[in-house]
Amino acid sequence: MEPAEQPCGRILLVDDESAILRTFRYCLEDENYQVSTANSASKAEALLQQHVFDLCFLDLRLGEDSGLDVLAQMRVLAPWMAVVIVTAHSAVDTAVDAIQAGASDYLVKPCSPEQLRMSAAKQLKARQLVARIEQLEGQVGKPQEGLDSRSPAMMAILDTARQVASTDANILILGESGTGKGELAKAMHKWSQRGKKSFVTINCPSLSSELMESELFGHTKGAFTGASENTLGRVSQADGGTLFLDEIGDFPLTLQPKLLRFIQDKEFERVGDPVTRQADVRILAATNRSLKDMVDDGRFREDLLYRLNVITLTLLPLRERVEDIAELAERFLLRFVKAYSTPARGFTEEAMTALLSYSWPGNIRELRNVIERASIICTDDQVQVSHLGFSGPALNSAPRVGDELSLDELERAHIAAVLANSETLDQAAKTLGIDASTLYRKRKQLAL
Ligand SMILES: Nc1ncnc2c1ncn2[C@@H]1O[C@H](COP(=O)(O)OP(=O)(O)OP(=O)(O)O)[C@@H](O)[C@H]1O
Repeated sequence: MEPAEQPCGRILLVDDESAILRTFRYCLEDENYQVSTANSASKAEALLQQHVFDLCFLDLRLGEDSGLDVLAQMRVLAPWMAVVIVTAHSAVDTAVDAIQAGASDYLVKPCSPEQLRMSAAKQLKARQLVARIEQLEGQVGKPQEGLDSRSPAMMAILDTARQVASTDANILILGESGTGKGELAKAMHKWSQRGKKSFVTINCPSLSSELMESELFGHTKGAFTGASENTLGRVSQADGGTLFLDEIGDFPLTLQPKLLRFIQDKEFERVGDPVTRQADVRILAATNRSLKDMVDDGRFREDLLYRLNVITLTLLPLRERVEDIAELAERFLLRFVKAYSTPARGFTEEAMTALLSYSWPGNIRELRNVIERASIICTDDQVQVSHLGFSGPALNSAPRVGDELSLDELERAHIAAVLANSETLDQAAKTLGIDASTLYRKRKQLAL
């Protein structure tokens, strides 16, 4: 049996005439929208406190209450929600005032079911476009290639990932930096039944405990200095979809009980607001650290770890899936020569051997960076070894502490690996514990 089609928008109807509420509701539910109704301003307010809506149809004449006041209240309680005013022909002037006060559009009563459906579709489409733009902005520089592999071990991991994607189990994705944990999380969201809903990422290391709480759960205007308006929070944005907690090892210890409660009970409060809310969110988390060790050191809660890793998927480092290097390199080359309009079309045999024999401490991210650079500097149709930016012993195997190496060689290899793993020079300098100008000088000195 085909699964029932998921509703693609949550709509609030506010009108004091119950016959209108009923007709509008039937009409919109036929289109698979999730509809709630309120016949007074106070009921609408209560619903807005409890749920997240994408769109509201608001009658401006609401018994005692002024529709414009209700609209103003809605802008405060749910600034993300589109509001379409429903008005009598004689009151179109007030509808125009309402648009100036933040409503998105108006419908003149009596309106046909078709007009209502078209209006809902138009508003929700606009919201989807905004969400899509935000999603794409978050993905700038990220590839969209599918996930596949020729390595049997990696194929088995991807098979399990596909299988468990359709369950609602929380998944912990482990793997060295740059192995594609974020890419796998996105793919698992797409493979799941939530695939058409939002995929929301929260990057744990970038936020303090206070900011993380408001980023996750939202806050009300005035909840803290600088909170200039109500915000929805990532958990509500991900309602019905997936929340990806990247670098969960850096999730603030003090906030872990609140995350645990949300995972267990699906309940949370916005900062500055005692109302308990609910959101239906599937959690994926990733880390390159050992959470088990962190639990032993008291830096991560054991109960949270158990909740997060209902299923654990561990991605292989690139050096353990050498079968994939050639195809990934070719895909990256194709993408970057297109983007930079440069002539390279393939690799010389020597260059391909070099790619295959390198140990890739920065994994797929490093490979991507190396090929991007090569695609820019190669003025021929074949990428040569010299374009790869490798030199000397780094080609063979990654040096390890304790190997027969000079300090200079070890330093060079370490800096090269950190650079390959970092998005920016500043980030690399921070990891290395030196300032960016020193790193810049060392790169030149070491010909990196
Ligand atoms: N299968 C793949 N095909 C193409 N590009 C990929 C693939 N896997 C990863 N990448 C690219 O490699 C880079 C690193 O991937 P991603 O951020 O998912 O890794 P990660 O393991 O989450 O890294 P970190 O632990 O540092 O956050 C990104 O640019 C990503 O787009």
